[in-house]
Amino acid sequence: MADKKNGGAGLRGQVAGKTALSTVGKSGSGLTYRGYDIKDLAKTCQFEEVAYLILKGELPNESELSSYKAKLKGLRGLPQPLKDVLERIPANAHPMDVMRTGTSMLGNLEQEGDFSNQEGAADRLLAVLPSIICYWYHFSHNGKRIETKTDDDSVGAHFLKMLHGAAPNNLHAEVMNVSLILYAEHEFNASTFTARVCASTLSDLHSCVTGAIGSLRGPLHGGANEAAMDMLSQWSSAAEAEEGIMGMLKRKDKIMGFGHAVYREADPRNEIIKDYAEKLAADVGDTTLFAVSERVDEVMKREKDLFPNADFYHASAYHFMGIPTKLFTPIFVMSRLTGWAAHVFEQRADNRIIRPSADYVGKEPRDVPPLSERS
Ligand SMILES: CC(=O)SCCNC(=O)CCNC(=O)[C@H](O)C(C)(C)COP(=O)(O)OP(=O)(O)OC[C@H]1O[C@@H](n2cnc3c(N)ncnc32)[C@H](O)[C@@H]1OP(=O)(O)O
Ligand SMILES: O=C([O-])CC(=O)C(=O)O
Repeated sequence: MADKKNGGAGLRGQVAGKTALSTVGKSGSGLTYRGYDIKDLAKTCQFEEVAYLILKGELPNESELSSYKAKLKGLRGLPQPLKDVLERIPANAHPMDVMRTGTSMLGNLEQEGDFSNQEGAADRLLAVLPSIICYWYHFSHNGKRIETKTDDDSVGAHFLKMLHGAAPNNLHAEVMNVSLILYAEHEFNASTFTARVCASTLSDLHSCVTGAIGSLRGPLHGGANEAAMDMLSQWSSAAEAEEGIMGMLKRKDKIMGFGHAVYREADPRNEIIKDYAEKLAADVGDTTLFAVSERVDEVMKREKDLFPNADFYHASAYHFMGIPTKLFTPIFVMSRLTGWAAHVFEQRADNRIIRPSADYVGKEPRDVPPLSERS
């Protein structure tokens, strides 16, 4: 009989298709994008190079990279009808719902049409998603209509500049760059699988991405970075955090930002973002949040032998850069768009509609009783 980890529930351990995009946990705890180790990509590349690699198949050379960056810069503007829609979404809406609605509205205004337009449609989404969230955020929270056609060099710096109204310092730009690389692609995770199922019906890219955003929103997936921050911010010391976690474990609560469906020993993205969270803590003079996070990490190892996933230290890293907690998961969207779109392209290139079967556990066949005879 299959064990729980690889049993039927959640399709765990079952192969549901092929991909040339990434490997997850192939060598214990590794992650590669098109054969390149995530650690090397995070150390040496700009996010735009990695986006190009994922979407177009190979790393760009210098001139390809500079044209790609120029292209993305030119695609940051929002059409007026999309601004009108964003202006009608209230401040208390969840920013992931704003991303979902923004993507869907863009699909009405700039239809993908023939699949030969797919790369252009993906580049447009990659360029415009940060604009969508920042335009809505400033309008709904401060009544301000911001300019989204900025000239910043990178997607990460563009986002931080629109959010804070000033260019980020070098450390913040570097952290955003690495964070976007770490979140870009991850094989058949729930949101990507959503996108592929949608693509398998030969639907359009905006529908695939809209559905994927909905799947990423949940706290068991991308929403965990936000949920981890909410949890961590209750505690004002490491000792308090330890007591809190012990209580949660006793109540059998899930601890957000820990565990993984595929990795068994560690999430390779964690050590990279943890180092940056520590640097940022020193930079802002934090004496609480990083220590609280580390204690939670220690207690989870000791009590459950569970490790932090990519989301856990992203919470403190983003917080130290002054990013509001509710914008954490939308940043994940800005990056994962690359993986989703590339999986849609892959699905389309070798498609069969995804339609699994179910074990029926309902009633045996029976007659329909007349309405008057039903109790
Ligand atoms: C970028 C990402 O999307 S990474 C994932 C982000 N999500 C989270 O951080 C949410 C918290 N984590 C979880 O809910 C889970 O670990 C998931 C959803 C990521 C993976 O779920 P599964 O594959 O079902 O987990 P897995 O089979 O490894 O669980 C083994 C045991 O550890 C427990 N466990 C797993 N994660 C946690 C956790 N975070 N807190 C407490 N217990 C946990 C499970 O309940 C299970 O216990 P049981 O055998 O007594 O039922
Ligand atoms: O692979 C998964 O199940 C979740 C994950 O880490 C990701 O999507 O980045």
